[in-house]
Amino acid sequence: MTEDTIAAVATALGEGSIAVVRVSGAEAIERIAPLFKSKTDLREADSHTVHYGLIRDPMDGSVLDEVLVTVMKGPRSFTAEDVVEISTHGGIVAVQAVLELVLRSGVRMAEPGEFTKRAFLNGRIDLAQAEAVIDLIRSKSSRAFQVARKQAEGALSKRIVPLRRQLIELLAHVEVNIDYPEHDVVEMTTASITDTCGQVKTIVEQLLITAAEGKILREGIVTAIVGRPNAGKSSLLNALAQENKAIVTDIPGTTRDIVEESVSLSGIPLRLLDTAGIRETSDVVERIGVERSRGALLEADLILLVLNRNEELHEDERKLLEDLVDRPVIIVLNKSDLENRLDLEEIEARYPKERMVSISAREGSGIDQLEKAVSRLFFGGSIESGDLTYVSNARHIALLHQTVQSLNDAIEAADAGIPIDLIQIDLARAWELLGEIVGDSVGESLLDQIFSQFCLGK
Ligand SMILES: Nc1nc2c(c(=O)[nH]1)N(C=O)[C@@H](CNc1ccc(C(=O)N[C@@H](CCC(=O)O)C(=O)O)cc1)CN2
Ligand SMILES: Nc1nc2c(ncn2[C@@H]2O[C@H](COP(=O)(O)OP(=O)(O)OP(=O)(O)O)[C@@H](O)[C@H]2O)c(=O)[nH]1
Ligand SMILES: [Mg+2]
Repeated sequence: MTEDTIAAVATALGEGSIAVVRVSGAEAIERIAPLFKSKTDLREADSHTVHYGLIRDPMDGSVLDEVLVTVMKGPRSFTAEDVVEISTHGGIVAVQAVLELVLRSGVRMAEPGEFTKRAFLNGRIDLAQAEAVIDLIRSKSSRAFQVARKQAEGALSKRIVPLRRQLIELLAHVEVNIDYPEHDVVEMTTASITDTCGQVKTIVEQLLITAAEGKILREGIVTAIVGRPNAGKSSLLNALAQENKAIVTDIPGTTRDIVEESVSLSGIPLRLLDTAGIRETSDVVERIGVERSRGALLEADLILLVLNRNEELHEDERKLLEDLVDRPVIIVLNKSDLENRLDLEEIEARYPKERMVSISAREGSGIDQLEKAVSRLFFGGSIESGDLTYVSNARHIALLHQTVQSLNDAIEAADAGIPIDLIQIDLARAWELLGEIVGDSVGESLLDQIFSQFCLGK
């Protein structure tokens, strides 16, 4: 147990109806009790009870606020330590005054993420669960929230722990064989190395398959809207965002800088980038805009290539269709409310029909078809179904890739007849790498780095 007692404002700073000062640590109750004037003495309160009263400065007797105080006793609390929460009036004045008084009573200001870090250090949750708490707060769609909730409950850890157990059992076996080498037993051990490593690898690889979707759910699909000037890119952004975010005019070259907007398309979060229309231009500003469009194209997970159905295919568009053929592109045939002058044959020769969608950005028609095309491309069309265990954290993904590498090294070494005491190193490494996901064998500096990403008071 960490010995000192910490405090921070747990709610968002700003105008609100209630704000909360959270205090955690062995001295939480005894430090707050003298500040709280109430019918019950906090020192005698039962765990998980709420008490009405006043926060009063014991130095001069002045009343800071009328509050509700909650007591939760460790180890059955969020941090697994004694926790006292003071609910003050909203806004920043009352809560800051109460926090200052608490800090003057021998309680230390918490660092960002320190409450969750204590929950981890005190063994209530593991590191993957603690990291999921950040994801919960940051999630941008209900689906991302559900995935983070599942991980906060320990879904990923449940997959990792049995794999580590398998590896440690194998390691124990290898250890015995190193100490008591008998030829046929060593041979059997080599066979079980390939066997177990193969099994563990299969599961790790299955987890890695979920990584692409997991990343999307967490961060959103980076979606570049590209096309010729006046094709209707900004109109499409506005239609998807359901607000007039980007400027739309009939002047080609209206959009110059990239306009960004996050939207949720049937549960899939998209980070839309509206870009300058791509064309040859002598205008200096527009040219920089076109460069940025090309940059956005490179980093995009999804490209919406907007074509004007009302015009024949332009040379610049033909070039784009050619360049983008191996990328995740959806061809958006816009202005379907106008006369159709675009010959689709040339496009259909390169792109399958399910990658083409007719819309009218101005009238808002065809957007549902576009949604379907996106979910087909990214989730095989079934984002709502399936299990919610995704590996979405970059740190976890990197560790799983390294684990596969170590397992491959072990398998190759075993196949090549390399002595088992050397293979043991790869096995131990795989075991350690998986351990880093759940927070076994992680250093102080990594923990600091992870928890410093949290908000203050979490
Ligand atoms: N006021 C308040 N609301 C909050 C939080 C909080 O810390 N304070 N939370 C902060 O994120 C979330 C809830 N998370 C929590 C997680 C565990 C425990 C807890 O006391 N766990 C005990 C079980 C207690 C029991 O079973 O009665 C335990 O695990 O031992 C409390 C809150 C969301 N809402
Ligand atoms: N009839 C019709 N007009 C549209 C449609 N979508 C866009 N427009 C019109 O086309 C013109 C250009 O639209 P924008 O959305 O500004 O086009 P853009 O691709 O962003 O153009 P740049 O920013 O110049 O590259 C505007 O006058 C829009 O009102 C549509 O579906 N139907
Ligand atoms: Mg535009």
